[in-house]
Amino acid sequence: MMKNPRIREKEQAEVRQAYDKTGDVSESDLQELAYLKLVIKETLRLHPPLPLLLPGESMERCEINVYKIPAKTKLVFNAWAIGRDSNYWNEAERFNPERFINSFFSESKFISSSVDYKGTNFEFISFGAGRRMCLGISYGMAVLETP
Ligand code: HEM
Repeated sequence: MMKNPRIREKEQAEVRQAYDKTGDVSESDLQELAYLKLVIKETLRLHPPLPLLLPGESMERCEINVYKIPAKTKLVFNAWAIGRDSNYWNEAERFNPERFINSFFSESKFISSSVDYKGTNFEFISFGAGRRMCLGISYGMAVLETP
């Protein structure tokens, strides 16, 4: 955010607009912070707190593209590199929260993009994917969203 004054100021304005009315920070006003959700998503894409997730082990022999992976192989998933893969992300290295704006909604409405971190978009796996993905995703997001 320090490197992106435009984004910082936009976010500050949103937070002030939501909370200046009462002066209190309350959970119920969180839904008004639509831009904050985009900023958090973009931060998780470029800077996943667990960049290599947790190591896994293949249960049985499998093939992924040209790779033949024997059973019981230790596997490391590079979520950091996947989140910056230019095959899946336009201007992958640029911090650009607006990339997640769903084109069906205007920016002032509640925003939700079809690309999310919930484990079904494999280009965005900051919380992992599959049956061992993060259990604390809802709690973690609530903590991040609370200013
Ligand atoms: C922004 C916050 C968080 C991030 C980015 C995050 C990320 C992750 C990642 C990447 C994994 C490994 C998933 C995989 O290897 O596929 C994981 C696992 C896990 N996380 Fe989180 N986590 C966060 C917050 C939390 C919180 C707040 C809790 C608990 C309250 C939590 C509990 C767990 C547990 C129990 C697992 C292991 C799940 C399993 O192995 O079955 N996480 N998390």
